[in-house]
Amino acid sequence: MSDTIATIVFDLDGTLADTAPDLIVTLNLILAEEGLEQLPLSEARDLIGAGARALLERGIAANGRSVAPAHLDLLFERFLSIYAGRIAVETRLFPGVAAALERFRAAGWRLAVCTNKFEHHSVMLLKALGIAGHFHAICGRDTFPFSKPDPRHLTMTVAAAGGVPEAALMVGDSQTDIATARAAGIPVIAVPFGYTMTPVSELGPDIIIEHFDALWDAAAALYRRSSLADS
Ligand SMILES: O=C(O)COP(=O)(O)O
Ligand SMILES: [Mg+2]
Repeated sequence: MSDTIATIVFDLDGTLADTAPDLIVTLNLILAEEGLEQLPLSEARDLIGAGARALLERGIAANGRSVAPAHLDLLFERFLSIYAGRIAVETRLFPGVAAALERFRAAGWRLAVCTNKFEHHSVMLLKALGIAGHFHAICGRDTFPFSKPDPRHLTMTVAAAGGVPEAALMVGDSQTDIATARAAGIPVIAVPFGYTMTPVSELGPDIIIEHFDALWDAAAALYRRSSLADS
């Protein structure tokens, strides 16, 4: 394993970038059009993590309402087109992300994104944030026939980046990411500043980092641990 190329896979929303402001403005525009109450950002941010359709459903449920599947389809199309037009208006990288990605790249790691956003939105956003070029693979919910928490979304992302699961790590912010990594047998580092209804400290990741400056040491420690277990 020591001569295998190491791969590090990142979740996007709530992990690499604080996307909540643009996602929740979009959600609130739709809720307003439907005559529903808008949700404050602080309350709505933790509804993110299972894709835009789930976000819409959860936003409507927070109003004590449900929506017929056919109407949800329409609202979802509308959500996607509004969001595409404001994908990086207020969205910012979390502190230290760009420097951390550069460090892993320079050290020869393969980098990938595994997100429940659509692939074209993910590429559009990562380009707007100036970091798309770092990744060997950017895999969204529609890249494969499977999406998180199905572990194949993660293992196929690792393969698309040219890596192998035995020499891979995942970095994420939610229960979905941690469950996906566990099911794939891939060690997982969690960030506590993303979007999750349950604090990541209660979800059993291998390591929690408070800032991206701590990612290098956390990844090196986990990678060494799994290499030793393998050898
Ligand atoms: O858009 C979402 O709801 C989830 O996206 P993520 O998988 O990058 O957190
Ligand atoms: Mg996330």
